[in-house]
Amino acid sequence: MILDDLVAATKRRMKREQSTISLAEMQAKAAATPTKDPQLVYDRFNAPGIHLIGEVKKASPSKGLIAEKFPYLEIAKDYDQHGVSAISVLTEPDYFKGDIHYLQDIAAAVSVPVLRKDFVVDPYMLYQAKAAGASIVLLIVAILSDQQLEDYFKLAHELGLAALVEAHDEQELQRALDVGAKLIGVNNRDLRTFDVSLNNSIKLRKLVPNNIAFVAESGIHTRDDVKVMEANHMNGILIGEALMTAPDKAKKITQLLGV
Ligand SMILES: O=P(O)(O)OC[C@@H](O)[C@@H](O)c1c[nH]c2ccccc12
Repeated sequence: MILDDLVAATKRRMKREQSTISLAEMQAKAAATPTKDPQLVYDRFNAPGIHLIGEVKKASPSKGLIAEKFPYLEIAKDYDQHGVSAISVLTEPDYFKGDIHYLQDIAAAVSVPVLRKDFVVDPYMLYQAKAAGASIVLLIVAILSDQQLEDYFKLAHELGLAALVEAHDEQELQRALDVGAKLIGVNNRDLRTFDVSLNNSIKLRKLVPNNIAFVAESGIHTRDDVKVMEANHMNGILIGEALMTAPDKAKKITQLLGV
């Protein structure tokens, strides 16, 4: 199963990375980076309207290579200047061709909060995220035990990082709610089968109180898709492929948001 492979690869990567920069060193780097207030991120998504998270993603296991040319910093600046509320940056190298340095460069250059999109299975990754200038980390319920979810959620907040807690089904959603998530993402793509259905986030939105911000993730391509998301009370939408493959990103954002 792809998720198991991703988790295994991430654990190996963390072993490698910690042999270059130790946990203690990474903690020191994180401590030397200004601490933000995660509540600002939560407030941003609770403000009226639908908030777009634009994703910077070169490749994915479901689509293969998405962007042959990958001027990641230009793409992020383009997003920043044309109305996104946050920018998601893939930092997973083996399957998504991501890099933590992309995030570091982008966070230094844009005004909106930046999300570390990776398969967090080690607290080291949270210190790394903070040290790189991230404001938000993704926590995927499916790959964490209850204890890990609780620990990483707490640690994220201690570091000034907001957590986007990702669920895919009702059971995972309950675990996200139980940990106290304030920003919940529901992936329309099943990471086990790659099947995409916008109905997944629509169905699960109904189970989450309106004061908890809810982001529909994946498979959103058109203005009509966005209208459906708006009608179903999403606070946010996370869009990767449709933006990455659009030659004119500013125009695509404008079209998607209908502004
Ligand atoms: O490119 P799309 O279909 O617009 O999807 C973006 C984003 O939702 C997707 O990249 C994603 C959602 N959750 C994830 C978890 C890990 C890796 C990737 C993802």
